[in-house]
Amino acid sequence: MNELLPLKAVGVSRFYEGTPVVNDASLTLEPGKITALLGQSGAGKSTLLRLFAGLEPVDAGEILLGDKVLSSTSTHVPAESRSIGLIFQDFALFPHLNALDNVGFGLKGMTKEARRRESGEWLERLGLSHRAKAYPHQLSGGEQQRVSIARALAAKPVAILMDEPFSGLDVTLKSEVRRIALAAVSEAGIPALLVSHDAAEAMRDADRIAVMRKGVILQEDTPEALYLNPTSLPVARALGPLFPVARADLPEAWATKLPEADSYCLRPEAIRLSGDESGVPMEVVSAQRTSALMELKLKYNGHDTLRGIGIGARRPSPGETVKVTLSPEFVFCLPPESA
Ligand SMILES: Nc1ncnc2c1ncn2[C@@H]1O[C@H](COP(=O)(O)OP(=O)(O)OP(=O)(O)O)[C@@H](O)[C@H]1O
Repeated sequence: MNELLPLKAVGVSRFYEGTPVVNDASLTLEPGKITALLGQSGAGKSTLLRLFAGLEPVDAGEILLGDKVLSSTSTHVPAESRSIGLIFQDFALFPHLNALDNVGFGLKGMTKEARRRESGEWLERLGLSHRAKAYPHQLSGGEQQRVSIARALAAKPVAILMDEPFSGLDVTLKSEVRRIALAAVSEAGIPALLVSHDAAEAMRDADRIAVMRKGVILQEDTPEALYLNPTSLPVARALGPLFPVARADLPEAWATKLPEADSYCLRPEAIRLSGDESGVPMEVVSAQRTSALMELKLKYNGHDTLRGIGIGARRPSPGETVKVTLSPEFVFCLPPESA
């Protein structure tokens, strides 16, 4: 068993044609934790993953496993010598090998029988014992991805890096495949990176989230801490919807509960339909049901800038007056976004 060590990026940069695609990024992937790298398309997520993997050299900074330098401007341990498992969206299984032999492919120095037994155990862990004899083209996308995760983990990697591993899967299968696959990754106790552009998935799947934008890691923390305490507007936006409101457009009773500022950003759940007669009366502009929740557009003092949510069987009608309450913990006072 390999010693469990953190995989670290320390001040790494990567330039393409003089432009930094990863810019002075530092991120520690702790053993036993799944760290999601969250950001929009082009943020530099895959490039940072490739720097961790050694698929590309760094132009500045270092990649370390524990204290061992894997990449620097003067050192480059090749990808194939890093013992890092890589999982991409496209499964990349060997088409001529069945599921069992795909998993066994990376198991060296074992008898054939031991290799089969070990591969079989990994397939079982991923809930795929019954598909051991199937070839990749006979497996569903979710099954193929579980085989590729079993294959990566069976090789006892020092870390595993996953680039949007579930994004190609059917939505109905996705949550079950994710649950099984990520449980196996967590159980392996190694550092794990999960590249994602989907905040809800990152919050559900990861122990920690690093938000990346324009090559820079803006903030890294637990999903809960990032959602409730973002330090910048892009981070707050990356984690969930927000809408801006001027202090002047808020009821005085609410404004006095908030820190002094000209304007705020609110999560929709900051304003909620009250279950009783308490709260501030506001006019409903629109109420849209989205499964369990209703998304409300509200008018106060002639301005219809407010958004809110409601839970309940009855959907209020446009023009109706409802009572709403404010939860200040979902109101942020953040510096304006820099370009
Ligand atoms: N080999 C390359 N040569 C030049 N530019 C590149 C190269 N690879 C990536 N880029 C550019 O670097 C930027 C970051 O790309 P990267 O794939 O890391 O982003 P990403 O956050 O993973 O995006 P996505 O979610 O779309 O995969 C993009 O603008 C991309 O066009």
